[in-house]
Amino acid sequence: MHSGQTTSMHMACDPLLTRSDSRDSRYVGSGYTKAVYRVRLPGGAAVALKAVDFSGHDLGSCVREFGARRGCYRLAAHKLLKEMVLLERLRHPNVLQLYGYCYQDSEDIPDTLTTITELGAPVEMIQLLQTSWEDRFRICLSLGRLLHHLAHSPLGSVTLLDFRPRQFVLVDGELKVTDLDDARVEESPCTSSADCILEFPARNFTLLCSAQGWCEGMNEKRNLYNAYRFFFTYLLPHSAPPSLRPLLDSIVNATASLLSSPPVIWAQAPEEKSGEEREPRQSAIATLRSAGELAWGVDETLAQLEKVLHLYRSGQYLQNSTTSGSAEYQRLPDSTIAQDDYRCWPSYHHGGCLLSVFNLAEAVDVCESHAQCRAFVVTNQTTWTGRQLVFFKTGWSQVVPDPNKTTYVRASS
Ligand SMILES: Nc1ncnc2c1ncn2[C@@H]1O[C@H](COP(=O)(O)OP(=O)(O)OP(=O)(O)O)[C@@H](O)[C@H]1O
Repeated sequence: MHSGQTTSMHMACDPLLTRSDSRDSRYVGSGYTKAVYRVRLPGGAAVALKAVDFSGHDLGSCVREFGARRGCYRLAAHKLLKEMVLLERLRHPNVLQLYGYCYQDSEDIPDTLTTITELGAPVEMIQLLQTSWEDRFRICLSLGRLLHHLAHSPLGSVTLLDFRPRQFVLVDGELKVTDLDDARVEESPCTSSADCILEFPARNFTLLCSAQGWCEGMNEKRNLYNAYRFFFTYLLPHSAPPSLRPLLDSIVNATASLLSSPPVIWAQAPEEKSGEEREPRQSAIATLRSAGELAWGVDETLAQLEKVLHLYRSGQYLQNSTTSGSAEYQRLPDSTIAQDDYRCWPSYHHGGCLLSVFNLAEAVDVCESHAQCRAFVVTNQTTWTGRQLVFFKTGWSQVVPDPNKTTYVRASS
């Protein structure tokens, strides 16, 4: 790949890489300023190419106003350049990885910039609402880790002024920030706390003005409240393991407000979502008006999210909740059940009921809690936390050999 690392000066783009009409180039998305293409490299790996969108809003409105195409390009490219520098300086598992950049002449403009990054998938809130709690928790944990990194970055505390789901992408289930052109490092200057008001559509917060004349923790708290209103409130509590609910509720409450009726907010979320970027609906906003304070900072929020991960991963959340023993299951090693599928929610498989469990006892508990369940098949596949994926079945009419699976059939009722 003819690309530069951000430390080098000036590399020409490989035409095979950046030709938008090339067979392997596909438009992925665009915003006001930039357009993103997916390109498959000769070795098979896919990357994202980001450049100023020549038919985009930013360039178009500037050219209409000033008629200076090259100058307007430079203005827009400044955002891409800023983003590239921040991607490089803020390197972290939850910041999209920058692979390089290159320049090429485009239309009548010389040396237009293209950045080359990891490829992600847009954050689709409707889809996320339909996935397992485990996967939704992963996104919230990713976000917690990202905000912790931004609050303690080498550049100082970084805030994302434009914080909406579309500024993030998913890479193998991890949330990563991609749009950094609206990131800001400086805290707001102040003479009194009256200058330190964090304004949101649903509520405002007043922060302290430090002796040095900066609003204390404003960048961090802005990120945190946005994380709460766009992600945590929708993704964290719903269908979580019951024993983790109090801890999850305390995270949601402390990062922003007390939700008096989370299921109502949940029910409203799908309609919300086609515009993830839109503000929550008015009725949800009304509920949020009773908000508490931003009690926790990013450090405490992340510590609590990591605690949830520990309780979940270690199986401690299962304590006192097992009912196994009420039914006997016969073990059939190296076998699977060919049919007898039923649907459940939220399944990892569309046609059947595929769920993750911590251990055999939890698989038995799940089967006992589903009226249709008469058997289950433990696979050798695991989720990101290391839990095993298990197919739950209505019966065992056709048991077939499979060296990677173990079947359990209900022997008593
Ligand atoms: N690496 C990537 N992989 C996949 N999709 C991406 C990637 N980077 C960005 N996108 C998609 O492309 C869209 C536009 O990118 P980006 O947000 O950087 O442009 P923008 O012009 O700054 O947008 P905005 O107007 O929201 O500020 C994003 O909403 C995102 O869905």
